[in-house]
Order: sequence, then C-alpha cells, then structure tokens
Amino acid sequence: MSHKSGFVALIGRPNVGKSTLMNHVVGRKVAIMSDKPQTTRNRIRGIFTDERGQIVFLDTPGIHKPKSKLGEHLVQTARAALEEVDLILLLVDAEEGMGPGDRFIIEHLKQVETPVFLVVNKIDRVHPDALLPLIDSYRRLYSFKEVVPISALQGNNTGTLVDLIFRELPEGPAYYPADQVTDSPEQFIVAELIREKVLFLTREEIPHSVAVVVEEMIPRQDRETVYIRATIYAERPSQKGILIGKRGAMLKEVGRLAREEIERLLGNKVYLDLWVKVKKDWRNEEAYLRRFGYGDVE
Ligand SMILES: Nc1nc2c(ncn2[C@@H]2O[C@H](COP(=O)(O)OP(=O)(O)OP(=O)(O)O)[C@@H](O)[C@H]2O)c(=O)[nH]1
Repeated sequence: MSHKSGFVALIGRPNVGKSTLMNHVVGRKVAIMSDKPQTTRNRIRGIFTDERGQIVFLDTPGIHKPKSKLGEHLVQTARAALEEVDLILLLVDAEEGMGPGDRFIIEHLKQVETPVFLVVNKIDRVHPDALLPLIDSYRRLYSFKEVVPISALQGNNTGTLVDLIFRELPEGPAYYPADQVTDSPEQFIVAELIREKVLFLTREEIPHSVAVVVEEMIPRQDRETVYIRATIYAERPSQKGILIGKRGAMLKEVGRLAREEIERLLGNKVYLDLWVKVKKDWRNEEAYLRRFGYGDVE
C-alpha cells in the first residue's frame, strides 16, 4: 500500500473547535508548553500517523480581518503559508452559522490554489434539517473539494474526515516519528540548544552534520518538571562513539549544559533524556531535512 503524507492547514474563527478536533483526531492531549503568542508562520498543531501515512496539522494564525498595517502584513503572510500546504480545512460552527469572519476567510481562499474542505463542526448542536441550507450558503461562496459535517466533541464523522484527507494527500514519507503528536517553537529551540552544546564540547571532532530532534516534550504531573526526550543524529558510527564518550561522559556533559540552559528558557525543571543514533546520509534525504527544521528543500 502506498504511504501518504502531507501538511494540512486548519483555519477558522476562534472557538470553532480546532483544539477539540485535534484532541480527538490525534488521540491524546497535545502538550502545550506555553501560551506565548506564536510567531512562527506555521505552528504544528498535531500529527496523526497510522498505516496509511502521516498527516501534519498546522495552525495558520493571522487570517482575520486586519485592523492595522501590521495586521495586513500578517494576513499576507498567512496567505503565503496557505499556498505551501497540501490541503486546507476551513472549520465553521454549525450552531453560529456564517459570520463576517467566515466571509473574510473565504475571500482569501479564492486567491490560493490549494484545495479546501469545508468542515462543519458542532453538528450535535443543530437539527439535521438546518444543516443543508447552511452548507448551501457556504457552497454558494466557494467551490469546496469536500464538505464534511462533524462533531469534534463527540467524534461523529471525524474518521470520515481523516479518510478524505488521506485520499487528498500525495504519496510521501513520514516527516515525524510515529509517536510524536506535536511540535512547537520551543521544541525547535531546545533542539538547537542541544546541538550548540554538542558542537561546543566536541569542537572539530564532530562536523556540523550533527542534527538534533526533540521527540517528546511533556510536562510532568507536578507541572514543575518537563520531560524532554531528544535524539542526536550522527552520520557515522565513529561519530556516535565520540558523542557518547568514555562511559557516557560526553553525552552526560552535553546533557548537563543543555539542561541548565533549557531550564532557564522554560522556567521549569527539566529532565533531559538524550539518545544518539546513526542515520547515514541524512543530509540527502528530504524527509529528514524537513524533520530537522530545514523546511522546504529543492
Ligand atoms: N457541542 C459541541 N461543542 C464543541 C464541539 N467542538 C468544540 N466544541 C466546544 O467549543 C468550544 C471551543 O472549542 P476549541 O476546540 O477550544 O476551539 P478552538 O477553535 O481551538 O479555539 P481557539 O484555539 O481559541 O481558536 C469548547 O467549549 C468546545 O468544547 C462540538 O463538536 N460540539
């Protein structure tokens, strides 16, 4: 069977149920490390993996009516981001019906080529008879590739939504480990900090080919400690030996320096679980480059 993968942008007014949908589809609560405003263009909201492939759901902040020049700039940026994804899900609220916010978003969608699904959420809150006229009113504004009524809260029809998404996605590799459900700017920064310590401590012995991936970043029950599992990727077994060091001394030192800095960054205690793996020629593999945060590569 072919393996599919791709990036899916979730857009919609606040409160339409994006988080609820993510929690339902991705299966467990997505760990959110902070409520700082996101500055990245595309923030990963959740990752779904099964035998069919992998769906990476992205948040696209900034699609709302601009009130300032800066706002206009953000809308432009968000639109550019929508061009780069494989599919867009426009979430709307069945109970609230269409509002000016939806109309504004749809006007923008007309200017991008990416296919769009209309996902009508909260159908548990409306009578089925009310649904068709609502869908029609959206259809009059835009030619949606699919229309999928769901209840993210109750899980109605979310399986169908995932099926339809897979049908739309191109063949491709998994970009993230199967057990990873989220990513965040913090994860990227933490990976960079660890990489910096590796390069600092190993000097010329380890070339810049080393890469670090944060596989898991989960606040512990006590909320005081954050558990972080990260993998350092080397290109050759000899590099792995250097990275681990005599009786693990090098890895321990990398971990100690990185942990201190991550604790300052997050303002939490950190348990850092570091691993070293060899991945030959990762630099030549597109999927790995994406995973390591190098974005789109030619
Ligand atoms: N009845 C019903 N309520 C829902 C459904 N989906 C979401 N909700 C509720 O709607 C509210 C907003 O849901 P969220 O998932 O937080 O919405 P959101 O789009 O992620 O909001 P932002 O992250 O602020 O943009 C919550 O109270 C949810 O419980 C649904 O299918 N049915």
